[in-house]
Amino acid sequence: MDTGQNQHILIQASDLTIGYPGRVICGPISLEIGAGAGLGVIGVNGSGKSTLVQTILGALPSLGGTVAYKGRELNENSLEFRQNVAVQASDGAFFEELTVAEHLEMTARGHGLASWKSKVGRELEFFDLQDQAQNLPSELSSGQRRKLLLAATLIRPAQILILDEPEQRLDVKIRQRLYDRLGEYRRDSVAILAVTHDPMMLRSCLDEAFLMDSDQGQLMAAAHGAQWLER
Ligand SMILES: Nc1ncnc2c1ncn2[C@@H]1O[C@H](COP(=O)(O)OP(=O)(O)OP(=O)(O)O)[C@@H](O)[C@H]1O
Repeated sequence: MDTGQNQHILIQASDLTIGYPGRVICGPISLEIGAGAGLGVIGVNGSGKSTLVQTILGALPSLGGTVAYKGRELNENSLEFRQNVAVQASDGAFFEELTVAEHLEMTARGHGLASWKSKVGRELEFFDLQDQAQNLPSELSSGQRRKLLLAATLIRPAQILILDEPEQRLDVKIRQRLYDRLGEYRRDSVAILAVTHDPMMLRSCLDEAFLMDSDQGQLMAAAHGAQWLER
């Protein structure tokens, strides 16, 4: 899908070198994410997809280059960044004593959503978690835990969604429902940056893929990225 790429730039990575102390993974990488853009990050295991996203988010220090958010050096602790950039939490990022519904309530209220009760209900319904609403994370299946992480990411307002293999452990039906919803987000000018191994995601709701197969990576149409994943 294509919602137009001449958009207002939200995130701009310039000549970014990513890696860990004493170990360069790749770079220099340059890419932009505009309002309503849908960019998938693809590549083989260990190619640096998560490292790239974590570096863009400021969770890992870059080994070179810069990342700007709305034209200024990205500060992951700034209020504007935290209010507008929704990052899917990593597996295990749960409060073991809070129920499914309480996790969603906490996120919704933390972001000041006025009608948080109905929004919690909507996420429970969307992710088919109504019967687990009063369960603790330890009582969920791995797919249900993944749904809770995604529900907690989507319940809050955002200009950019950052997702790391959202397809993991989801059945095909919920994956397609999720991708349809992400397509709607993009039509509302919300940008999506997603690490994925799922060609269906690229075809359903993204328009470009960044392939991590060389130092600088390669930007390509989502359909080509999907073909690369299916090769
Ligand atoms: N904390 C770390 N310190 C040093 N090297 C690391 C660290 N974390 C990851 N790496 C290395 O960085 C490289 C890229 O890892 P990364 O997790 O970004 O890959 P990925 O493309 O997301 O992989 P996957 O598809 O398996 O999730 C790998 O070779 C990995 O071994």
